[in-house]
Amino acid sequence: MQNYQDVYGDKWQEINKCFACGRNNPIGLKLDIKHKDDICYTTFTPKTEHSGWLNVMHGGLLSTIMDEVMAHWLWGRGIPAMTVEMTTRYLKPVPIGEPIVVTARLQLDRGRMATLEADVTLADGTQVARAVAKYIKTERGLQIESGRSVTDTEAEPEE
Ligand SMILES: CCCCCCCC(=O)SCCNC(=O)CCNC(=O)[C@H](O)C(C)(C)COP(=O)(O)OP(=O)(O)OC[C@H]1O[C@@H](n2cnc3c(N)ncnc32)[C@H](O)[C@@H]1OP(=O)(O)O
Repeated sequence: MQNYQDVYGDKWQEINKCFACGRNNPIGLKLDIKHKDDICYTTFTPKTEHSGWLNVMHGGLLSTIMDEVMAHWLWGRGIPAMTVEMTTRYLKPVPIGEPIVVTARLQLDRGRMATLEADVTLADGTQVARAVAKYIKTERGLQIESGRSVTDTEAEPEE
């Protein structure tokens, strides 16, 4: 199974400035996302700087992590894709300082569109959030050559 690291090699961590998973983003979350069987998952412990309400993790950050883990499900299987739609349900507040597990799995793979689902649980198994998101597969993915992200909607320059 080829993934983005296979494609980009040693340059991957150098160019990966992703807020969620980039090792080289000084203000990023530096998520370590793992693949196991048909799921993809990560763990994260929110600190005070990740707050929304007092002592509660910011919901937008929770969505960011779910989006990232779902996207990695595809990228890790050699399918470059971008998020086009996401619906999140916040079921219970996530307390600051409590570790969470974020898990993603494939719901539907049809043509250019893949639908994934994610859920977030506390250490005791309580589900605190879930999301469903749609991803469009990009033909070229992200280009390393230009040092910036481009999608396959941008036309190739004329010869
Ligand atoms: C290494 C891991 C990286 C992780 C990254 C984390 C995830 C991210 O943050 S990605 C960044 C956020 N997302 C973006 O920036 C995406 C912005 N959007 C885009 O660039 C474009 O919409 C793009 C490239 C995805 C698709 O554009 P384009 O190729 O023109 O497709 P488009 O014609 O709009 O849509 C293709 C088809 O999908 C359909 N479609 C598009 N969106 C939806 C939707 N939300 N629901 C249903 N259908 C949709 C369209 O109707 C169209 O259908 P048809 O072909 O039948 O007409």
